Amino acid sequence: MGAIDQLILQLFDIEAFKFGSFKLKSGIQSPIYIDLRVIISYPDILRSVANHMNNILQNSNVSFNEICGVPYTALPIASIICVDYKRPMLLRRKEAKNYGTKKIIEGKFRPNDRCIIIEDIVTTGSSVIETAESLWAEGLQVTDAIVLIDREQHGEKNLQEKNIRLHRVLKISEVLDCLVRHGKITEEVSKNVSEFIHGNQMQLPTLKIEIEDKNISIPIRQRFQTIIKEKKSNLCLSADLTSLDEIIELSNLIGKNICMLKIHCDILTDFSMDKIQELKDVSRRLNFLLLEDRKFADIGNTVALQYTKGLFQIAEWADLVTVHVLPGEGIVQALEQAAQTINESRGCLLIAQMSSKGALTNNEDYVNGVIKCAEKYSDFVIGFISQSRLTTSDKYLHCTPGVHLTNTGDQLGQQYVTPRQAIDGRGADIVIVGRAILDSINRVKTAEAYQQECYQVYEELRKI
Ligand SMILES: O=c1ccn([C@@H]2O[C@H](COP(=O)(O)O)[C@@H](O)[C@H]2O)c(=O)[nH]1
Repeated sequence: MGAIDQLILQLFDIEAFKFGSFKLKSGIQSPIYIDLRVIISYPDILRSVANHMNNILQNSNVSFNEICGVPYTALPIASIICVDYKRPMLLRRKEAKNYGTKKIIEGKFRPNDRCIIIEDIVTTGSSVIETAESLWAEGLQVTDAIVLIDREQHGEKNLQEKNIRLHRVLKISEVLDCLVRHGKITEEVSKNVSEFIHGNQMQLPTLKIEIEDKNISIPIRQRFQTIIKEKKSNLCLSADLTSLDEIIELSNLIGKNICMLKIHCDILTDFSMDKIQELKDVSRRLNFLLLEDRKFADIGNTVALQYTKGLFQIAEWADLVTVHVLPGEGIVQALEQAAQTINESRGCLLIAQMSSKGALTNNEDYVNGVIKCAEKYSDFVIGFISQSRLTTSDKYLHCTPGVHLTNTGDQLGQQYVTPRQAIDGRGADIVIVGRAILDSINRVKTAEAYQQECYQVYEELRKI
């Protein structure tokens, strides 16, 4: 008998599979109930389950730093795998603690570590997705989940939509097939369960990332600096396209090369919160920040509404926004306060100098006012949009638009410098590039070339 059949029969013998009529959590009546909690009472079976998952892991060639088990049944399995692989374990609490560290992810890790998820059974995949979202929010990379049983009720597709690959030891159809072959259940019972499974495919509504506790998020400044170093990229793509679908597609291709993606949401013809959530998911998976180049410029009260309400609900998805200090510091105060209602770390870039010809921002008094404002709100202001180095402090990232390797400007006042001139001559940390990449014949190759050029110059000068 094959090892898989043996495992299925062992699980049947310890009554992990029950056939009859069972009311599920959803209220639906099901002809099968799978209760894998029983395996903790059978050490040999627990060991065998972990071995099968180890095999799947080995064959999948997934590399990982940590393993996160989904409470409760998968925790003992994950513990065994951690010991076998000598890798640390993480654990996602069901509830964030409301005392002490208020952590939701327990265990030690570094931002950008790769983590796999271990789960006992997948129906819709929602537990795996919730776990992944908490891990993503901590800056971890999660792309794969290993499960013992897939109930084949759309879980694999739901996970795929979140860019998580499902690796399973057993499919429910294989379990039924084996139990029939070994005379444990009748053909009729198997058919009945199969029909139930096919008739109960459960597509998940697009889930919003919800993080229970603001304190768990890594501060945005730290996340940004980590991304730049780890990805060896100080390139921000300015995706000035009018289709969000196209931006999502492009960011899937170019996301690996950039530290930040900048958009203008008010030029999009197909904006929706579902789509922007999709873009946010790509940014989490490929590890870049999202900058909404909104260039806020009104009184504090209005700006707070523009930031959090309306069609775009910018604060929900943009890690960073751009802000003019023209109306006075109240604008930054208002945005910072509004950001505190969001369960993720947020920040802003103050527009100190512009790249366009004749910009009225570019005078000394104005720029000094901007720097003063940054100092006052330095928890929220993480840098500047600038054309020169404004302060010697490493606290602020200088982000420079108006960069092109071959053009010197456009017909409407935009002025370009090369990446080297931006970084060396003007002290840029982050280079913002738009049409030089967007209008090129091969956007991916061009983005790679800009990434290399920008980071090489940056490394040379700043000795990262
Ligand atoms: O001073 C500024 C501030 C912002 N921008 C924005 O950057 C991009 C540049 O696009 P290119 O295609 O590289 O010219 C664009 O979104 C501007 O709104 C800037 O150019 N200058």
